[in-house]
Amino acid sequence: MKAAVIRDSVDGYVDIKDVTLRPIKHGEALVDVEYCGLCHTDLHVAAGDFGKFPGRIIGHEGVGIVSQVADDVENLKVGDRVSIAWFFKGCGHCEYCLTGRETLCRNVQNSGFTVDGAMAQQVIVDANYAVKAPEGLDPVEATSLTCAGVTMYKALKVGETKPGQWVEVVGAGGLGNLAIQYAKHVFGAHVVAVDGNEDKLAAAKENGADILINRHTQDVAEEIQKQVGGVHNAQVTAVNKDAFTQSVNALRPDGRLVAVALPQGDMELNIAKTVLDGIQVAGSLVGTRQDLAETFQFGAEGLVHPIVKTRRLSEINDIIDEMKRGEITGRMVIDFTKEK
Ligand SMILES: NC(=O)c1ccc[n+]([C@@H]2O[C@H](COP(=O)([O-])OP(=O)(O)OC[C@H]3O[C@@H](n4cnc5c(N)ncnc54)[C@H](O)[C@@H]3O)[C@@H](O)[C@H]2O)c1
Ligand SMILES: [Zn+2]
Ligand SMILES: [Zn+2]
Repeated sequence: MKAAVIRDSVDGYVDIKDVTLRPIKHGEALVDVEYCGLCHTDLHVAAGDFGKFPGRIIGHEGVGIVSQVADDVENLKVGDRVSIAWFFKGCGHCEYCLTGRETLCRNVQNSGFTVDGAMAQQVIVDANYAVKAPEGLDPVEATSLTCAGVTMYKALKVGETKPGQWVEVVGAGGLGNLAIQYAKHVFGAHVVAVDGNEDKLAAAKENGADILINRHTQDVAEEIQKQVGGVHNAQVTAVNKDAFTQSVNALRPDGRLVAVALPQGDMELNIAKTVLDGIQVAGSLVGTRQDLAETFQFGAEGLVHPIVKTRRLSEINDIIDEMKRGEITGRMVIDFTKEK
């Protein structure tokens, strides 16, 4: 089968290679991938930002059809449509796995990072951890919900978003466009969208953002304080460490900064503002299987529609460059139904 694997030089790009998967073991299933989106995390992984894994198949926004199940698997059958998410599996018995925080498991496995992912014609999944895509959910749209969607749905929960509140979405890319839609259409919040690209801001408006701010022409925090008196929470999806520091200043008292993007380096935090305004800062990492099932259901009900465009596997390094240059509005999704 054809797969996108991290280069031996771990230089931020992938090679398209012919790969043979091992046979499935107990508890596993084989999935014929239909579509897989390219997330900015794949770029971090291919560049070795979190450790070097040459030869690993990338991809964690995968959707496909189960083609084989091990004898002991009862919850999946051939023909089921499932997703392949960043959270591949946890240990199942630690404090985090047992208390609804399974993505923090210290023995977690991650698709397209510590185990082979879904940017390939086929992928092996652990049947207990593969989340089914509901009827009525478009499989191309389901790819984006599998990482970008669930990450932002969960991050909005971490931000304790309530109806009528103001949410700042910093970075209106793959994650940001879904953050706006979940904030507005699921949580009932008002949204300020911030980006430096006018096309992305136009898409943000279509997705439901109430206020648009171009970071290149406006002082973001000052504008937000002036227009709405600060936001209740800021969802930082911009791959830029300065965006974290600046977002603290856009919060109102008792506001929450939710750190989602993964730029290298440290953020600065104004200590006096943090103390005097009772600011909280929290990191948020993807979502649990239950979070993903909820994320999918809102998609199936038509409340959210990710911006997706299908491309060929042979274009993947071009897409990586386009994403690095910040040119992609929404998500580029590799169509594996065309690779057969
Ligand atoms: N925490 C998690 O669980 C999780 C999950 C998925 C992705 N991520 C991370 O989130 C980040 C974003 O991923 P993505 O796929 O949405 O990337 P993306 O490239 O699609 O979007 C990033 C957006 O940020 C904008 N931007 C850049 N600098 C900015 C700034 N200073 N202010 C405002 N906007 C700015 C860009 O124009 C772009 O629209 C990546 O670092 C990725 O690894 C984290
Ligand atoms: Zn991702
Ligand atoms: Zn665990």
